[in-house]
Amino acid sequence: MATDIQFAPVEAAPRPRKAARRILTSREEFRAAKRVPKAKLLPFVGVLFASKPHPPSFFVRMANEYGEIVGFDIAGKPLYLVNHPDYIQHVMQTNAGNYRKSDFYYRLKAMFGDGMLVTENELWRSKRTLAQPSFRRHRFDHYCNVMAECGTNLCDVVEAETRDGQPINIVPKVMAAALNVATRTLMNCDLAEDKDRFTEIITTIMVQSEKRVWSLFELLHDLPTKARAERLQAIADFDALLYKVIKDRMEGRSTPDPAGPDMLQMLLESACPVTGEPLSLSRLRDDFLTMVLAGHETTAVSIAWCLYMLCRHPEHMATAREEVDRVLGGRQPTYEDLSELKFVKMVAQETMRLYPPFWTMSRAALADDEVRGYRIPKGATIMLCPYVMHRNPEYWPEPEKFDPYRFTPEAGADRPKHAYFPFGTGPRQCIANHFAMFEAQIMVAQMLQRFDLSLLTSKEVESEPMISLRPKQGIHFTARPRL
Ligand code: HEM
Repeated sequence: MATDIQFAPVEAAPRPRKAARRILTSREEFRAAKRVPKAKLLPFVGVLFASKPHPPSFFVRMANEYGEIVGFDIAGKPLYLVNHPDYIQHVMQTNAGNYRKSDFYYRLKAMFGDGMLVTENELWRSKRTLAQPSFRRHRFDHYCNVMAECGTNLCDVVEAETRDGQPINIVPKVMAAALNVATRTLMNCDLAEDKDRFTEIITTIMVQSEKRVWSLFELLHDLPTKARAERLQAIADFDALLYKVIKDRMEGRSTPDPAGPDMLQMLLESACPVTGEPLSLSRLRDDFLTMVLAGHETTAVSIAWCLYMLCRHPEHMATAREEVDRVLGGRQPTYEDLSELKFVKMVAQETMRLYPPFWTMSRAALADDEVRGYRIPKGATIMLCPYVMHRNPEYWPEPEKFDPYRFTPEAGADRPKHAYFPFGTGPRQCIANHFAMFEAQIMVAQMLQRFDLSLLTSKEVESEPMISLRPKQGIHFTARPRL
């Protein structure tokens, strides 16, 4: 039974009302703690220049050089990169009340508005409380069927476009499939007609969000440039599409999901726990924009990286395929099959270790704190970086080696839980961690069921740290239908 599924390294979604309280450090404790060692770089902007062209790799080098914590000066403010599971647990879970999302997230508000990802306190709690029922067990039979239907469409597209031996870049195809899963499960609507425009809009928003997040002078992005005009147009177009979906439902031109109320219906029937008023149109817009953006791109890149890693490792491809054939016997996967697709899940976990879609997260300290004997002053930004932690050789021997067997229960038994956190942890952990893992298992299984895949080139695909960790040049392969 799929209910037996244990996502060993990732904890169950937290109950919002158990959000962490702030644990205060005394003045004496703070003074007695050590200062964080500083990286030897130019002050103010040094880290921005030194981290080019690939910030994730730069931060791995820094962690290897300096150890469990290292400080940078970013525009005159302290930024600490941490590389020990205790910090992850402390900042994101045990003492999460002393940390808010860092200013990097607030920069996303220009695009995301007040979505769940970037809000705090009561507003965040009310959003999480209202959204949580959409990710409970009883919805998953239906969600998995939708995922499998979208996966079948994905395979049909791949088959049609590779018919004459033509290669295909799988990334935009999986993006479209994952977008369809998100809009169908959350809002019971199929954006097939607007798909291409939607994908274009999302790319513009993501590219510009990334530039804004990492920019030294954020306000430069609000100068009247061509990029700003494109961004505003993309947001306006996205809003128009979303408002249409919401209004159609409000005015009875579309129907709720017959398999049970979808998130749109649940939110339309809810009152805000803080004000007691029905949710406003702009609040619904922020919530759905966040869900769709946070939800589809991350999952899509994971699926694309999984297929890439399997193509590069024929021995693991053979094991995964044997499992898929044995468990599914040629039929579409369902929720009940997921607990049997164990190796496919281990492949997805190992892929998210090496290519965590949210390659970094960050928090700002609200008050002075002390962790593992180091001072964390009020206002400091802590960088919690799965890309770095997932390559810490203390927990992941031969870190660059792709080895799904790291995720057998025995292999993971002695590993600290917070050495692996692709979905974050604590009260702000991804609300859809199980949803995303199921989608990856289902679509990867379907692609293996239908095709023999071969990469077009043996050259390694580089990762590109956008908001999610995308494959820079795409992932191109040929797909021969299996007999
Ligand atoms: C492989 C796929 C995914 C990965 C790796 C991922 C990762 C994450 C991470 C790391 C966070 C926490 C960010 C932080 O603490 O700063 C997060 C939050 C969130 N994710 Fe996901 N996510 C994925 C898929 C999804 C999907 C499919 C949805 C929606 C359908 C979704 C919706 C959200 C939302 C709404 C939040 C904010 C939660 C909160 O602040 O309470 N994610 N995700």
